[in-house]
Amino acid sequence: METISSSSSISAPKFRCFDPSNSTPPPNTRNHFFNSSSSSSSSSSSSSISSNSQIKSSRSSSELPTMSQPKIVTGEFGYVLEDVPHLTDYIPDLPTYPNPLQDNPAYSVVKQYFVDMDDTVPQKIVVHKTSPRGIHFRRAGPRQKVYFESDEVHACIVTCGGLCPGLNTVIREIVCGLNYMYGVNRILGIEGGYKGFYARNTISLTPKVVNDIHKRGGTILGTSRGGHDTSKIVDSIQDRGINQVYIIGGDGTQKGASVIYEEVKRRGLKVAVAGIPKTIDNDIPVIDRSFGFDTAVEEAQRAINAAHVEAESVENGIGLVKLMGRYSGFIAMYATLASRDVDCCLIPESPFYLEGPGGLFEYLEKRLKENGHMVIVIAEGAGLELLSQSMRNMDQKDASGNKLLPDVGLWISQRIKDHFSSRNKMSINLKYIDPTYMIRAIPSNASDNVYCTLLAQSAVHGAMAGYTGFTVGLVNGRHTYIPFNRVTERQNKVVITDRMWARLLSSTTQPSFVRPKELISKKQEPEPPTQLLDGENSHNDSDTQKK
Ligand SMILES: Nc1ncnc2c1ncn2[C@@H]1O[C@H](COP(=O)(O)OP(=O)(O)O)[C@@H](O)[C@H]1O
Ligand SMILES: O=P(O)(O)OC[C@H]1O[C@](O)(COP(=O)(O)O)[C@@H](O)[C@@H]1O
Ligand SMILES: [Mg+2]
Repeated sequence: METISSSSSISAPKFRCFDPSNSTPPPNTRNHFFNSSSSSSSSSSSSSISSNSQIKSSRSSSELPTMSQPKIVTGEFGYVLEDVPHLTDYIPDLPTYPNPLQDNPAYSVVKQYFVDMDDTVPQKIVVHKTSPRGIHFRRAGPRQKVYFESDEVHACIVTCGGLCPGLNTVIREIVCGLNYMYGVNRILGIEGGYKGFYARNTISLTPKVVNDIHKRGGTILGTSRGGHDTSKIVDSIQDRGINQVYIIGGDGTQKGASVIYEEVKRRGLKVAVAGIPKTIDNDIPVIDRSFGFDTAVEEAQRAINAAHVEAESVENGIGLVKLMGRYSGFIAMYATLASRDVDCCLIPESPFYLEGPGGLFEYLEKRLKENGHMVIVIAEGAGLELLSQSMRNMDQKDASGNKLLPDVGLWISQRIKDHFSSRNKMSINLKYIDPTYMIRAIPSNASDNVYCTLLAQSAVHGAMAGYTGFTVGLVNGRHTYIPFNRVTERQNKVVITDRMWARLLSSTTQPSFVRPKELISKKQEPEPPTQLLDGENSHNDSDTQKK
């Protein structure tokens, strides 16, 4: 491959991205931002906003907002910035203030306090020399100007959805970040998830209150599913005079945050809405990984080790471990790859079958004959299509609309036992371990703790700089601000045609469960294109769209 010389056709971009918290817009930037809410309502609200009084506008839920158009900025050589909204998009002439960080003694050693206004992060970093520059996200970090004075800020934090290691660390670091970096003193914890805005108590959060919480699992604020009434939530934000909302939660929560942002904007409120993505399943797209995932994979090792010890201690021992992962088998895949003791990993993305050549039972028999014991890891959402054939009432949902899954671990244990006992095939000794909630309820490990800190600080810097309607996230190792629509439009999934899944298959030696018929028709397909430009692990299958 040729090296790119200075005379190559790829050259440095000749445009600048408009960053409202750092400068005025450059003349040659094409900004395709369409504000769907009427400009008249925006401008009518701006005068009262700049005098720092929040407008009590219409609260009828029948007037709930329509979603804004994405804010896209294009540049040379196919450069695209998927930008995040800013308060000035709908409240012009907001006053700005110097960032108090520059007077912070801890930061005096830093050469460059602020993120360069042009800094953006590419979504895809493996490119050919002729590739377009592609999609970018705004780099997270402190800005020169902020849109809130320290004593003006009244922030709140809420945690929603299932538990995940690191929730308390994120809460702690938002509180400490706001207080230590920006001198903010008024921070409310909303208890019990979204419905806590209108149905539960709040607690006042200070660095002292949160000092030790990162050492505990769970969330000190409590959490819930369901109960997202956008109007009531925004009423509560307005009534309490809250102007920064930090929302920690998974895919469902980020959808909720997105509609809260739209309603806040429709009412013309100077309220920054920031999301921090939480999911132990790692099912949020675009970002490198979600916080708590690393901890979950590490903790899963203990269960897999136990299953291995149990299995190898008896004749024809089978250790079966169920791990979380409703629609995405990342925990199971990484825990398997890390362990090396696992003989078979079953995930939702890779359908399998039990009977016949190439099926699971045939493999189990072979493995037990070869080795005398084996370990199986199964993700909770694996084999759903098989389960639904043998179980009725698979349509139950939780309060948030997520499918309630039957226990696949129990089901498959029974099927394996039945198989080996039929016609006295082989006497086996199966031990089923379900560590799912134990893995979810622990505090985050060291690496997740650092990650949580950076996510929390990114969110704080973004809100202080006036950005809103964004989720923070690590993209190719850099912290970024990502528009809500990008993290809610699809789910992150294991791509079983990627090399990672092949690595797993070669480490476990399990069959791919592709039936011979399918193999033949696959072989006849033309060579697939390089994955260079489509390497996202995201799917948008209609059957995985739950709401
Ligand atoms: N499409 C949606 N619109 C608005 N709120 C939603 C949506 N989906 C989920 N929520 C709310 O987000 C919260 C958490 O959602 P849930 O799916 O339980 O967990 P997670 O955020 O971890 O995926 C719940 O309070 C739920 O009501
Ligand atoms: O029993 P609960 O709390 O409803 O949680 C079960 C679900 O929570 C998860 O751990 C995470 O899901 P969310 O990210 O949607 O909260 C899933 O893997 C699991 O199916
Ligand atoms: Mg979810």
